[in-house]
Amino acid sequence: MQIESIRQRLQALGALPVHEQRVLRDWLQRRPYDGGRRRPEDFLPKALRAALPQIDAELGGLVRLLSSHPTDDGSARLLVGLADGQAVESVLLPRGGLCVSTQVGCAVGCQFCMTGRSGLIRQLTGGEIVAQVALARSLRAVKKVVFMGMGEPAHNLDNVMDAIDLLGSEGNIGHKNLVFSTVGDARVFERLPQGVVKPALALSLHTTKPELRAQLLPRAPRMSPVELVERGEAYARATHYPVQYQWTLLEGVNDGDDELDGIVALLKDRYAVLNMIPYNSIPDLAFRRPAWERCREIARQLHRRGVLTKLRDSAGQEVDGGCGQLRARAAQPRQSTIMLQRQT
Ligand SMILES: C[S@@+](CC[C@H](N)C(=O)[O-])C[C@H]1O[C@@H](n2cnc3c(N)ncnc32)[C@H](O)[C@@H]1O
Ligand code: SF4
Repeated sequence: MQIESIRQRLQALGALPVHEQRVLRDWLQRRPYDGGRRRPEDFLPKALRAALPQIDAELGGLVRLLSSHPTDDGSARLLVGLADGQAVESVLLPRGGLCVSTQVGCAVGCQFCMTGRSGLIRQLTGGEIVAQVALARSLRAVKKVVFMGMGEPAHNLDNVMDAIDLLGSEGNIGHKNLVFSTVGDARVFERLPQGVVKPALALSLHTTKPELRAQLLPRAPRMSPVELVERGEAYARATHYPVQYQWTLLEGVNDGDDELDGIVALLKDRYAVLNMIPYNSIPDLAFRRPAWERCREIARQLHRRGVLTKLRDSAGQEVDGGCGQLRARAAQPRQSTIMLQRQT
């Protein structure tokens, strides 16, 4: 269900903007419809009141929890079922964060990403994107939402922008606590600055070499790393919030000293943070994560050379860590008994 369709349904039942706000807030902030200072009978139009149980059931049916896989670091991977039988992943992150999916599958086909292997299966609706937040809030508080789960947000831009608008208003999430993660796309740089809610931006860079990037991210728009950083910098300056550059560390591919020199040339003195994320292994793929000591050395060197660098282990990686693996396993019933096996 699109967010606009939800609004139209409420309007058809006599809802004014203030009533719409109330219903959407109650849904996204997990408040009971009959709670709050103003009782529904004193406030909402009669037709809307009568339809509330049905609307509640429809919104509640957009997504459902299929399984939850907590890890030692305080995060949990959630396998989330959609009404048509498809499934996506959300991740509860430490400190009130939530990672949500925007597509089932992805067309970009990054060579190291499980989600990219299936191609695009379908777009998530705006309703399904925000419903992941409502579902997560039934489990614990959510103060930050990162669009870093399955899918490329730039390829589902209208629905993701609708979701961002709703989460940044009725969802009560600070604008800078909404993080739009993308491989980079001209449409993103045009649309994001126009939104009422301007999210923080994460750009998945992975290498400073245009030819290597074209190999690793075969169907990403052909924007060079230099152009990506120029456009990212302009957005960061306009929003007064640093861009996060994402770098999946692959041994022998993008962890060499030549890349470190390239990073310094590209990112030194930029309004940016570089997140280095060691690769999560995926069965059948030949990539390897560098030794942890090498990862630390990379982060230390970059820091010393003037690039604000954070070394991160992606949350929930103990359980079918690479995003999309949980879903892939669930789609293979014969293997489901090893769903909780730890990765090496
Ligand atoms: C799954 S993508 C979703 C958002 C968007 N499509 C993007 O690429 O930025 C989020 C991040 O996960 C990273 N990622 C994907 N597969 C990974 C893996 N096997 N190990 C570590 N990071 C991975 C990507 O590089 C990207 O920075
Ligand atoms: S890393 Fe992002 S863009 Fe690349 S295939 Fe995975 S989800 Fe798609």
